[in-house]
Amino acid sequence: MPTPSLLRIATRKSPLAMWQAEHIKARLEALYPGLEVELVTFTTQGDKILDVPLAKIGGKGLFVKELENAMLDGRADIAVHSMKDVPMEFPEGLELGVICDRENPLDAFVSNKYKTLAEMPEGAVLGTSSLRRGCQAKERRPDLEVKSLRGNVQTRLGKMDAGEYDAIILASAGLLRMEMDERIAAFMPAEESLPAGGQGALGIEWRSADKDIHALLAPLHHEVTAHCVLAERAMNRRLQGGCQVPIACYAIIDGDELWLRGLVGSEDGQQMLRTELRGAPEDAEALGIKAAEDLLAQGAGDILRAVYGHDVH
Ligand SMILES: NCc1[nH]cc(CCC(=O)O)c1CC(=O)O
Repeated sequence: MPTPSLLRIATRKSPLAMWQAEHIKARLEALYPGLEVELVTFTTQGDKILDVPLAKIGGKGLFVKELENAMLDGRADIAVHSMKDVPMEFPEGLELGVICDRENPLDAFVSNKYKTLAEMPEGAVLGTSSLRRGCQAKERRPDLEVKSLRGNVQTRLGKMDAGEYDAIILASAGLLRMEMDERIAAFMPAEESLPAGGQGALGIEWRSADKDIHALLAPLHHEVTAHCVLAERAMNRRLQGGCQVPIACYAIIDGDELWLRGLVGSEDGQQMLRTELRGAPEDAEALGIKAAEDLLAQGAGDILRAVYGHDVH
């Protein structure tokens, strides 16, 4: 295989992003002993704007644009993304076709005081800026105060430790990757907090013209994860959602079937629409679109219009 001798990974500077880039660097160096892999770091808009809930900033791909520009300008060769944060559409000249084996995709309940959401006393403060996590928590516990929480994982944990929140919800994957397992009071079952599309999976983006780089990355691709994430993203795309919307979707392979669950909820948790379906993993994309159509038929368009400020076509 024609192997480039140097590969530059564009990455954000947050500890989790750095861990993910280092992880891919280590895997590539283990596969190709002659290859040198370098990290090129960036601070993105999403890292800079910390005082506004993400849903209100509105721009999709807040965490990826700088990285994509660096690849297009030739300052870097690939970018490693949490699939949850990757927009549906890629700029001309870039593609994302390698999806790696998934870490635990579930949300984590994190607290120094309580073991589960159910244990929290009336009126306790739950931290999350995710409309998806917030609406599902409020559905079960309308009495809780859900308070906005931004910043990288360490910042969020620090705010909870300082007493600003009684509990917070984070992705298990981030905590597990950074060896902060002891922070996880409980993995939240999918029935309690259906994850975001792509949560726990890493994807790699590169310049479409760089066929050598695609060949180099191909061994990191994990087909089962790719089918699941494809179904989830197809549902999100049909609903025009990213991870900053009250939309959850989660697929697993159950036996030889792909089992996709989807949810759209109103911010206050009063109106929760759910769907689930099963089918062949090869039909992942069609299953995702079907799930979205089911939710739209139940009235998801009205909920999403209130969040987006425009219709879902
Ligand atoms: N939105 C930020 C973000 N993007 C990816 C992860 C976690 C790792 C992953 O899902 O792969 C997180 C942190 C969180 O939601 O707690």
